Amino acid sequence: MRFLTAGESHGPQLTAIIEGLPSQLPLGKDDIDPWLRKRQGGYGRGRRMVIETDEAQILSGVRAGRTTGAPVTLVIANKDHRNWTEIMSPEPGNEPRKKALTDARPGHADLAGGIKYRHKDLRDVLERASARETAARVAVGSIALKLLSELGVQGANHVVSLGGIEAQSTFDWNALEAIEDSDLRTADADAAARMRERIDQAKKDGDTLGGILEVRFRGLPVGLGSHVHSDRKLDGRIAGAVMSVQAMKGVEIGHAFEQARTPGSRVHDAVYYQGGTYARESNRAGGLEAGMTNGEELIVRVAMKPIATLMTPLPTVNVVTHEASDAARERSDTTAVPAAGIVLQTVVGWVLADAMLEKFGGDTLGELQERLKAAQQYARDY
Ligand SMILES: Cc1cc2nc3c(=O)[nH]c(=O)nc-3n(C[C@H](O)[C@H](O)[C@H](O)COP(=O)(O)O)c2cc1C
Ligand SMILES: C=C(O[C@@H]1CC(C(=O)O)=C[C@@H](OP(=O)(O)O)[C@H]1O)C(=O)O
Repeated sequence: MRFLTAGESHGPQLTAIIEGLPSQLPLGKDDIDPWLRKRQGGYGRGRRMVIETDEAQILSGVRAGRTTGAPVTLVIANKDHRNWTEIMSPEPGNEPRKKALTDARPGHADLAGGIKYRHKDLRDVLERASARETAARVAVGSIALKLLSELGVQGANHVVSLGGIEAQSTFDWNALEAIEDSDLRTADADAAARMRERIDQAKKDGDTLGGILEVRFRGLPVGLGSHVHSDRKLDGRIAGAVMSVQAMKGVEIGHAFEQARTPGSRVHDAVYYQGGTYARESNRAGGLEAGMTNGEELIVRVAMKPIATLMTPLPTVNVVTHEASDAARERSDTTAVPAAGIVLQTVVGWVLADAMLEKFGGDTLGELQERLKAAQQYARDY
């Protein structure tokens, strides 16, 4: 499967085209829109999220509630565009532009992108760098999650820490409802209260916060990905997808950074033969060995940096005058860590759905399901 997204943060819409989905997958707006809504949420988001009510329009590849096998086109409107029509117009004659941004924000795409693409109005960079684009990726990934659910795979995400405040680190699938209900995506209500205070304080100070997120998937078969070549290794593909999300700066499978300080005898998961099949008492590998799923739960942990746009700005340089200035203050989130969990779950879901199709093939959902079932039986009997 492959996909492309297009669209600027304040342009008329975001567009995504997905190619390679099997036919006969039950699919409708109801499978996509709840993910878009969840991505908009979370404590610490800015005013833009009050303006938008993201929903997907399905413009191709689906008829009567099922995929046909043809490319699927998705469109998400930017409601805020109505306030930006002149500034975002593709027509010439709009210079000097209103809302030109020339005080490059440290930590954002502004300076490197301005030099690379030779723009002095850094808006020409930030419009596409903006995490508004993640709405399109979430819409795409939500279809991957739908496919995975038809294959018996379930995903989850939660906030492990935010602004240095740790939530209870042991994840429990039974706590999913509490996580979904929480505006901080944690079942730890006490930590959530302290996180809220920390966010309120950061907002008052004109500061921003990052955090650590965890994504999990259970029900995966053995053998997605491969050990045989670098670009087929699933750990690398997951890390690539996750690191391509705006503001993600670190990734680990399981608790890799902690394990790097621990002897192997206390890290690797001993194998047993129990009840006619293979079993492990621990899953410290986080579900991946040698670039392949090993049948255990997949655990991916990701570090998100604090938001780059500060209301108490850092020193920078004006790219037109070259004079010292304060970094531009754009309307912005104080933190987007809870929202990012949704983005991360959907982008990892995409990689997993793609790997499923690669291993089991099939033009239709039914063929995919049959082949998966046969492989699972083989793994049990092996
Ligand atoms: C859901 C989400 C919301 C974000 N909101 C903002 C924001 O309001 N302001 C901002 O400066 N950065 C925000 N970011 C991060 C920037 O888009 C990102 O830092 C920037 O594009 C530079 O890319 P890099 O951090 O990956 O290097 C957000 C990221 C995510 C995932
Ligand atoms: C629009 C979204 O996030 C935006 C991501 C973002 C950035 O710099 O990444 C900056 C802000 O944009 P604006 O200035 O329009 O408020 C966020 O609101 C979104 O998540 O849908």
